[in-house]
Amino acid sequence: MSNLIQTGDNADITKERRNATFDIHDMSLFLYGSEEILKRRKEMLAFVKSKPEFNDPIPTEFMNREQRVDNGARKIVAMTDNTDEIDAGDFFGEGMYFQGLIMGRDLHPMSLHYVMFLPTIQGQSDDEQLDEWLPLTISRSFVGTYAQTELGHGTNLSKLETTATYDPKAGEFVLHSPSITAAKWWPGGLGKSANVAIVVANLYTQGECKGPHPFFVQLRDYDTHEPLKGITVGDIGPKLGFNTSDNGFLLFNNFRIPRRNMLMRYAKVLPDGTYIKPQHAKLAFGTMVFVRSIMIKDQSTQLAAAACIAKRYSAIRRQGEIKQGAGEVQILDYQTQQLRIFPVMARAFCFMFAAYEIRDLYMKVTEQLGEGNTELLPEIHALTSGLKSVVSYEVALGIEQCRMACGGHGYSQASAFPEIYAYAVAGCTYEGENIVMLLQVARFLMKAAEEVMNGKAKLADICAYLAKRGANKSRLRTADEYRGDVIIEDLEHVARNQVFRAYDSLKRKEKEMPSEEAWNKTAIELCKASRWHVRLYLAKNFLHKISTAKGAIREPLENLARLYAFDIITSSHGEFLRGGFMSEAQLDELKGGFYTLLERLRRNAVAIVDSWDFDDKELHSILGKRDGNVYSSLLDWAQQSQLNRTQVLPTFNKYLGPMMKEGRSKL
Ligand SMILES: CCCCCCCC/C=C\CCCCCCCCC/C=C/C(=O)SCCNC(=O)CCNC(=O)[C@H](O)C(C)(C)COP(=O)(O)OP(=O)(O)OC[C@H]1O[C@@H](n2cnc3c(N)ncnc32)[C@H](O)[C@@H]1OP(=O)(O)O
Ligand SMILES: Cc1cc2nc3c(=O)[nH]c(=O)nc-3n(C[C@H](O)[C@H](O)[C@H](O)COP(=O)(O)OP(=O)(O)OC[C@H]3O[C@@H](n4cnc5c(N)ncnc54)[C@H](O)[C@@H]3O)c2cc1C
Repeated sequence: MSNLIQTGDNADITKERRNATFDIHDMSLFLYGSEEILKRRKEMLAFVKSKPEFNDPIPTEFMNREQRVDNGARKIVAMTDNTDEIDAGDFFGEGMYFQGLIMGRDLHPMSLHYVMFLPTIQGQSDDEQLDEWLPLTISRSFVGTYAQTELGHGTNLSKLETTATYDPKAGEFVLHSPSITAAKWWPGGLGKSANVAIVVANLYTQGECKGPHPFFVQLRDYDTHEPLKGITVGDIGPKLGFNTSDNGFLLFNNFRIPRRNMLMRYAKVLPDGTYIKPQHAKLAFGTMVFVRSIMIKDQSTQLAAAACIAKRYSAIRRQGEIKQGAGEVQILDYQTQQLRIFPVMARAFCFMFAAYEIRDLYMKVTEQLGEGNTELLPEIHALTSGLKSVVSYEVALGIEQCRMACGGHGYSQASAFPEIYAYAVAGCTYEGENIVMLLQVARFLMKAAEEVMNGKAKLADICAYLAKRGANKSRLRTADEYRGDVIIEDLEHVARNQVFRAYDSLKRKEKEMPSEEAWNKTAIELCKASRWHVRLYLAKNFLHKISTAKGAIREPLENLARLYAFDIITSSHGEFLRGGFMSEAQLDELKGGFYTLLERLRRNAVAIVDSWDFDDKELHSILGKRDGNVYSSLLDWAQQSQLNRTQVLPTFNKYLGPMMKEGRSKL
């Protein structure tokens, strides 16, 4: 704990750190997994701080878009000049941390090169293609992106309009955008930075459409960077966030590429046009599964950052009195403030622990795919789709809650909340719109429910609860005893009920109308089932993980995990009251337990967020500064505003001055 306390720190934040009941190093160790990882974080941070080229000339929030794009391009080249400093193969760990330290929370001109282009080359090319393209990708001989979404279609991939028609005479594919709505729209870095792309287009060969497939396409001349003939490309304009990235549009006019530019690890087109289908129809969607899986860690980090800022600020902010005349209190002492922030922190821990599980599952699936085994593909697709949806949504709400909890200063860009929110909320949309992805989970759940109904019940582990009988009354007696398995049983009960309610409703409707229509008319219940399924997974994983903690960190971790569960139950209590599963008295007991957990977590509030090991450089927030000296820093920060460069702005002479003069002259 003491390592975070320094002379000159705000007295209130120092008191918080002195009062903590555990050593933050132990908590960081539990959170990140090993001493080696913590050591590497320190080394990477020291390296980044030692390099002036990673600094921003002025805070990025004071830059206009051109300056940001320029600054982003400069820094990403500097960053990738130094990848020897990290284990670049450890994308999930070192890669993400290193990038966050240097690039901050805006995407940059090469984001898609690393996040999707490289993984697609690695995952979808055959050996010969890999030998050709991988070294060029890693050596940054070109800048790539992933161009799938179109103006008219993003979600429904089968209706993508871009065509790749095989011409066996020339041994080439002809890429074409038959309409305006066929324009690729959104791909990061496509507008101005990328000169190559993985283009996802509907493949036509021997007169038949074979569905969306990935192609390697050169877009610009390697020397002049001018678009090639047959290519129209540009930037799509400013967005809510991601403004360092030139997300772009792209149209093809009968643009030809060699046959071997189709990525052929799974599906293939032979020289005569014969199509060889992949072992599993959705193998070509593998990169999306990869990104959905790494998003969970990224999103939980953003949520933890928001909670860290809100808690540190709430520790130094004094406003109002609890006891009259006793002096203004730290706003962190208000129960309502704790309600706003503590559950957010609990969620960040929960999501991070899930992120580790997903990383491990993803690695297992990749290994299996290497051996030609696609057995786990439906499971990982459902799990990553569900987690991506629930986590990104909860993260966006949580960040906004933290912002509001910081009053007026939360609205300033000095807080970093606008930046964190704009960055994180995009995750609700990209890599599959959240509702659509919840419906994918529902497909998986409905199949599982069907198996249970048919008595086959050879279910994936994550669905095993669907086949359990379960009690029809909660075992909850006192809030203090409400832990581990008892909580899980109750969440299982609600999730199972919702899955079967949706299933029954679907089956009833299927008797009255075509199944697609029945599906649409049950979609709200289906999404609800998916959410409960994911919440259950998250809670189970969280409770299991904290049960392995030892020593002084165990108690605050248990408090966090139970707060997470109590929060879910109390905020959707109707589901638990249904059919008398819980009584009103039980719910009141839980509510009381929830308030007690807030009180218990109060003492360690700051230490818990300190354990996330955010450096000020990474947090990039005046409100969240480690030393708690917020007010003087806010004044310093504001002085960097462009508007403060001169005492009198041109607006005075042009508009306001003459107006006031005229006003005075009329008196
Ligand atoms: C050295 C340097 C280091 C650098 C380090 C960098 C560090 C990086 C740091 C941080 C990274 C954090 C992340 C931030 C990145 C931000 C980047 C954002 C970029 C965004 C990119 C994009 O958005 S790309 C475009 C994404 N688009 C989508 O996701 C489209 C969504 N649509 C779909 O996925 C599908 O079309 C949909 C699933 C909706 C439906 O598919 P469809 O073909 O129509 O199939 P359907 O009939 O519904 O189902 C048939 C059957 O198939 C199953 N299925 C569907 N998809 C999959 C799949 N992927 N895998 C397995 N199975 C699948 C489906 O469930 C059905 O199954 P059954 O029910 O029939 O059994
Ligand atoms: C910041 C950002 C970066 C991006 N980067 C890239 C990139 O690099 N490359 C790339 O190719 N794409 C990229 N995208 C595009 C992104 O993948 C799509 O926007 C996303 O997949 C959603 O698709 P859509 O825009 O077509 O939404 P739509 O599908 O049109 O969604 C609109 C609404 O319709 C609903 N809806 C649609 N279909 C159904 C259904 N079947 N059932 C029920 N409801 C439905 C949705 O739930 C939503 O409410 C990016 C997007 C953003 C915001």
